[in-house]
Amino acid sequence: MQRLVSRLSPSVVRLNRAVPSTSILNSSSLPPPALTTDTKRNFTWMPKNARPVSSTPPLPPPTSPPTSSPTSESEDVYPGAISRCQWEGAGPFDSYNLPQHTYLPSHSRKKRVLVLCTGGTLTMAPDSTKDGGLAPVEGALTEWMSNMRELQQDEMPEIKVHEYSPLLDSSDMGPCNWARIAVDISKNYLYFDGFVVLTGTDTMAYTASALSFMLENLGKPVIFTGSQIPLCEAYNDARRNLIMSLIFASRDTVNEVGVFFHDRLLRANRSTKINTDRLLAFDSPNMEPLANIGITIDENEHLFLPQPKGRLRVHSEMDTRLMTVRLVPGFDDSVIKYAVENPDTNMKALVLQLYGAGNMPSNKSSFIQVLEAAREREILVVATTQCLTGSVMLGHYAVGHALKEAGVVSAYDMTVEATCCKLAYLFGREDLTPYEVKRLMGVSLRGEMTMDSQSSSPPFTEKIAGMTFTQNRGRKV
Ligand SMILES: NC(=O)C[C@H](N)C(=O)O
Repeated sequence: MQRLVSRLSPSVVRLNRAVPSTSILNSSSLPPPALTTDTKRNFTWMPKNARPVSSTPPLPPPTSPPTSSPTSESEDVYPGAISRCQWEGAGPFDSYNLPQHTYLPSHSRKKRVLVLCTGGTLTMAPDSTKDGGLAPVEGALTEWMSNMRELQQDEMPEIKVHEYSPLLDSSDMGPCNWARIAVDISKNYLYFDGFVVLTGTDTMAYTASALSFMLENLGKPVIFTGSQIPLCEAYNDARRNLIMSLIFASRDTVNEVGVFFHDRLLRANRSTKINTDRLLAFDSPNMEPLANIGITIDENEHLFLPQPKGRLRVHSEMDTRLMTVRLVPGFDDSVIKYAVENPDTNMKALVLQLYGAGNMPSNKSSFIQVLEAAREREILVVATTQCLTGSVMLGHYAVGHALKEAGVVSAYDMTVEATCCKLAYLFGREDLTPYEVKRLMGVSLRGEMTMDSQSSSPPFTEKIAGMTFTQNRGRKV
């Protein structure tokens, strides 16, 4: 464990007001969605260790392939997405507005962090037209941040803020917004040392998990945060969540997508929202936090993902034709049968939230028949658990054995959020066959599952007085 003591001392921070210039497009006035070959391409960028470090001016952003990202609203379609993205992209923030010293060697320059703001409580204030309910206030974040003296400390990074328009409650976000964020990070990848994504807490674990899969070979920190109380309130959790996220987004050692909340940095695809009203709103039930914050910052460096060897690749497509079902004892499951057997649903995957270690009632042969029908239709059935902590162990109990027989795949100790986003990402990749998707569900791609949790029966050593002694060989993540 490494102790990092962060001193905060005064200086000046450049804040560029970046409220999007274009107005909100009304999706009903747009032409119907059409798949363009452009949106099917992935983008590659140099990894961090290959970025320019001399005073040589940075190369202008290449015109291809990154510009194969959607350039106008009419092209802004992501297959499998629930709705069309109304957002304008963020940049790229190219050389014309970069200060001269930006590409000096890293020891002689301030870190640069791009803040991508999607909305959420952090940006909200009571809206009198909605009975005082909280709603995002466009442009306010940029204003509030420019008045925060804490951000002007010497050791804080230079910050550029981009607010998407419209700002959203995170319940209104989905795969098209995730794709926009991923593409914007890739477009600005060379110009910033790290990224902070501000988003609402309700679906943050999904967005952050999705981004962890979309950004392959990520070599810089992408830190998600938000708050339970708006930044505009006198007492709030927004201020410190924002400050700490900016600090972690400036760390050279973080090469992954994280969620910073309250006093912990969590791996994004391990995080889940656990509380509606407490400030400790997120947890990472199956993995230690990447860092804990008290009066010092304690980093669990052994858990950090290593610097990637390849170039950043952005996979912005998500195939969302999947369904999650949480079992409830004795409930009618004919609706699942209908969804699986009806060819119109075109379902790709069925995520089951089972009891305990991956169990279902043994007296429900009709349900097993549904799973067999799913297999015939090449629908991948994935087993997760309703428990917050621990791993699925298919076949550990006799009642779960039938699932294994029916070709159900274990999600091991992945969160439901990570399981769904991983499936959508893998099915969104055109280079993978259904067999490869199935195989990769059992492989840790971005540290989303604990490798030791993959043995379907625990590593028993011996039993004494009815107690099982388990050999703990350390957990790989
Ligand atoms: N705390 C929050 O941010 C909740 C809000 N409803 C959102 O997810 O946008």
